Amino acid sequence: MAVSIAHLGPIGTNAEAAALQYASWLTASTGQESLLCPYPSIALSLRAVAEGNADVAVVPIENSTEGSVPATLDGLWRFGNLQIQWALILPISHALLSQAPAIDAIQTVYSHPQALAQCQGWLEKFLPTAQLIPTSSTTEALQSLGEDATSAAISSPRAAELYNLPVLADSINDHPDNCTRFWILSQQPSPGGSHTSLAFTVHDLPGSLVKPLQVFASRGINLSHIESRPTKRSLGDYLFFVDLEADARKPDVQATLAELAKDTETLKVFGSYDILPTAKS
Ligand SMILES: O=C(O)C(=O)C[C@]1(C(=O)O)C=C[C@@H](O)C=C1
Repeated sequence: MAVSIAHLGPIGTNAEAAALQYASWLTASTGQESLLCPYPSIALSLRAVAEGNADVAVVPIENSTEGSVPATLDGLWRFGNLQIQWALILPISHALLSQAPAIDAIQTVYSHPQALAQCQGWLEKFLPTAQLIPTSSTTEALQSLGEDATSAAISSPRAAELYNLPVLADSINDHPDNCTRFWILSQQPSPGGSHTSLAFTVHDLPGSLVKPLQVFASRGINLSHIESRPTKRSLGDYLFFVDLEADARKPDVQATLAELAKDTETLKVFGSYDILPTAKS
């Protein structure tokens, strides 16, 4: 049976591009066919897998310009039963799609908040008075862009082809090396690999964050990322997401995680995984 892959829709999103890369890798390496399933939000793609309605979710976790994607971090913590199978890094190129005759005719620009932020400098320079309207994905507004000659959307060149829309300006992202890291998640145990991701809360006491960090330092485990998110229990109460350059299948890493469990209030380990080789790498 085909593997169902949940991703942020509608068709043409960057998340769908990442899901397509994963699907072709899956077919090439295991012979498995897949079925792409677009969802209206990142949270709903995660929920689909957490509740068993899809096999796998492909979700953005971090962008090189804008940093972490909060919906992914929050969903991962909330559902608690999702494990990371792979990471996948995609270059992200944004274009301005519109039926407008020229850029100066545009009064409104639609896109996902992450994409608007990744093009902030370009928008300030070329469309300083345009109204910026956040949408649930880079392709949500494309269907209704139609013949409107005063609106535009920031989306990918691939989406321009899929929706048959003209590209008024391309490569409008402020940083040419703009890229996004995606995670491929499922309810299956993670396969193991060179990266481990986890999150924890600590008791509200002085120095309570030092102890967990000391556990990694004393065992020589390198942290590649740390991020805090509100627990949503009360103001000023945080949980901490940490990426380690280590494989939790190794006994010394297992011992570190056991020690960490003692120095934290709640600890969730999302698994160990490698970076999926993509078409260009
Ligand atoms: O809207 C899309 O196309 C998405 O896939 C979402 C998303 C994100 O949330 O980070 C993915 C990659 C880009 O960084 C911009 C938007």
